[in-house]
Amino acid sequence: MTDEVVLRLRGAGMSFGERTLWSGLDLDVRAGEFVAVLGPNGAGKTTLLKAVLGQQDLTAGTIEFLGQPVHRGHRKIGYIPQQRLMEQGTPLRTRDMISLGVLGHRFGLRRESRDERARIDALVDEVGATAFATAPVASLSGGEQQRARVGQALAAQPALLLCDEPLISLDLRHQRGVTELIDSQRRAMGAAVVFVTHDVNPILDVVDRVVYIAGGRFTIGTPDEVLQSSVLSDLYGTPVDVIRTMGRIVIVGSTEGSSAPGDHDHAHHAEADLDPEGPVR
Ligand SMILES: Nc1ncnc2c1ncn2[C@@H]1O[C@H](COP(=O)(O)OP(=O)(O)OP(=O)(O)O)[C@@H](O)[C@H]1O
Repeated sequence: MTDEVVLRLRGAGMSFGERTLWSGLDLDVRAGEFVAVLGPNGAGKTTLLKAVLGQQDLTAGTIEFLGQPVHRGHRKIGYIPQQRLMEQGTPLRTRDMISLGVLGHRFGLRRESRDERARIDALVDEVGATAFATAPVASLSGGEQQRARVGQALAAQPALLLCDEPLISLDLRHQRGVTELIDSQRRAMGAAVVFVTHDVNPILDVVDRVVYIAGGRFTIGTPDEVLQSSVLSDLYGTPVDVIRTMGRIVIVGSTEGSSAPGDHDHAHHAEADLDPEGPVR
């Protein structure tokens, strides 16, 4: 990590009508820093990424990327969107998807240079897509499509990498692989990473700081500072237990009928003991 501030939020706020997702958010993300954004469904994590991407205007405050106000379509901001499957029939092949990241608007206009070809091949390999490099992306499984998307986002060598639940639908081996890939990108290139996730466990070893958003409020600090029963109970305004077991962190509402954190639709995390916000009651 260096002292260079890649992303700077000052007094940032986002409200929809009466509802405030977050307000008064001050955050500097430095080159090479890995920041996880945690919180229950609907807390405003994706909206935070959209604000940084210039796709959603703040209702208060400012966001700067490399000292300039953010705007849409910045080439040096990489984005791995929340998973959505590509429509069947879309002919784009896996390797093309990654080439798009390397070549940008030059894609299809000229042949790849030798360096570019080597870089694209290396990325195809690194995301474990060699076996399906020439297959249409739309024909791949959800996890395979996700890996192609990660390759595309890394290809542009972004100064800031925004990841929205990039590990969803990946098996454990590929969760680890993608995490290592993102981690090595920030170490080698000094990319700043903002990583939205429901489960901090797969990235615990690489996270520098956590922004935990819940109920219109947030708290920021190292994982050890934030992921504590007292801190999260305070944030949620109701008792929450942070349990550390076998190297994993599990966050649970600790009282019968508690409104947090399992109250927020975590149906996909039915295995409560594997769920950082699972409804163990
Ligand atoms: N443009 C908009 N207009 C009105 N409400 C919006 C808009 N965008 C988002 N919201 C609302 O803001 C809330 C936060 O949405 P967001 O997608 O940021 O949550 P999240 O923390 O990413 O949740 P999840 O974990 O479920 O992905 C949601 O209730 C959503 O309906």
